[in-house]
Amino acid sequence: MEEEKGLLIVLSGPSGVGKGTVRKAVFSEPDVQFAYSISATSRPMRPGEVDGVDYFFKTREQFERMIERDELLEYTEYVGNYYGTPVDYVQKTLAEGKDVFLEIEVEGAKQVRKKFPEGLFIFLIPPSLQELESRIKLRGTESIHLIENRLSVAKDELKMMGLYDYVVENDQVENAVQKIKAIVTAEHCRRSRVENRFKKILGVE
Ligand SMILES: Nc1nc2c(ncn2[C@@H]2O[C@H](COP(=O)(O)OP(=O)(O)O)[C@@H](O)[C@H]2O)c(=O)[nH]1
Ligand SMILES: Nc1ncnc2c1ncn2[C@@H]1O[C@H](COP(=O)(O)OP(=O)(O)O)[C@@H](O)[C@H]1O
Repeated sequence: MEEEKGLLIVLSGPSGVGKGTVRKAVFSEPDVQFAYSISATSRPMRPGEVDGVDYFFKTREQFERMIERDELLEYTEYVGNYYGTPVDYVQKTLAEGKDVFLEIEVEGAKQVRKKFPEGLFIFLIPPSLQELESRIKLRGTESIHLIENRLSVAKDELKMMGLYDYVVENDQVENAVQKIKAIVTAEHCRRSRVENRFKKILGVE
């Protein structure tokens, strides 16, 4: 019998849309059983962050060694720092039958789509461009010049929406969380129905 495999769930979307915020809210739900894939990054640790919990913090040299050794499912350079998904954890956890959740930017998600076309790709969108701009400003980490740059990058990123299986509007964090949970549940049902149908047709269990 074929081994049961978990679902690879990829949450992505433009910079500042609220990916990190929504992901944290998903994982604070008591009934959520997804395994979170902790990314590696070369960006400096922020106050309050913990190595091995928020990220695996690496030097640029260490990160480049991970790239050379093919230890990453995907990686990208974002605002001057590397970010990537360690492949071992993802493969091992999916093989155990658990769902794995990635929260990554759009370039990385594109790479994952090529390697894992059977993954579940969810794109988070803002209620409007004005709201996206105000969220980027609210974060307060960028200068005016950088904010304009971020916004124009975000507009390009929004065009990638068509590559995803589902689009979720992040109007209220709680709404986005409930929609994501409902999508995953529905996807599990759909996949097991399809699988059972073919097993019946082929006479295999
Ligand atoms: N491609 C890719 N992007 C990642 C990964 N981990 C985090 N990101 C994205 O990197 C961006 C920057 O993250 P971070 O430095 O934590 O800052 P934030 O902008 O405050 O969320 C966010 O868009 C994350 O979704 C990863 O493993 N791969
Ligand atoms: N639904 C929402 N309504 C209002 N503000 C939000 C919402 N989701 C996220 N934010 C705020 O928008 C800013 C960007 O969110 P963040 O999670 O850092 O985005 P991303 O990870 O996509 O770059 C943060 O200040 C966050 O508190």
